[in-house]
Amino acid sequence: MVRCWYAADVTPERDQRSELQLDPPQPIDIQQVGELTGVLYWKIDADNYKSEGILDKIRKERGYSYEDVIEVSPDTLPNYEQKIKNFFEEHLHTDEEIRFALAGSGYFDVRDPQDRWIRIALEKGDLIVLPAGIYHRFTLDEKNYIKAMRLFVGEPVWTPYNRPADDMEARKQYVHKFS
Ligand SMILES: CSCCC(=O)C(=O)O
Ligand SMILES: [Fe+2]
Repeated sequence: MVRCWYAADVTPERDQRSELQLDPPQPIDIQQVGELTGVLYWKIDADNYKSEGILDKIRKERGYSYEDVIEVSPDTLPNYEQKIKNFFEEHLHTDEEIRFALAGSGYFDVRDPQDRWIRIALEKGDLIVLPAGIYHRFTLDEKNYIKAMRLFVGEPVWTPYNRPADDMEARKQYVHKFS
């Protein structure tokens, strides 16, 4: 199962790529994360997802018509350093952010209703959907590599709106559902 926990703050001694566990650690299951934040989660066979059928079913049910693959590593991602910085600035989108890990791993951090960070350790075979309007951020972990499928409804819009973006319609609608 995908591991999730409440995350400590980044400090000069504790890099964003470390686990950022609290002391004592405060784990939470993905199901509870979903209830608190609206994040959706599926486990998929990343080596056989075409024949397995789960991804196709999700795609049809949720209208995901677009897909591409992003490989986050210094050699494969143009403008790597800047993108790594941008991914980790707290932000929201006006649409869902859908990521399916094909290889490697990384951390998605999402805010809970009390504005605490929950860290979701995405690994090969994990598919998550972050709802429109949720404040979140992404970082690689210490292994420094992820390859992920990005899905979207229609033409993709990746624009991040950095916090504060509380007056945005997507944010207001999100807060109305989860607070
Ligand atoms: C796991 S995919 C890399 C991160 C990303 O695409 C994003 O944060 O938008
Ligand atoms: Fe994002």
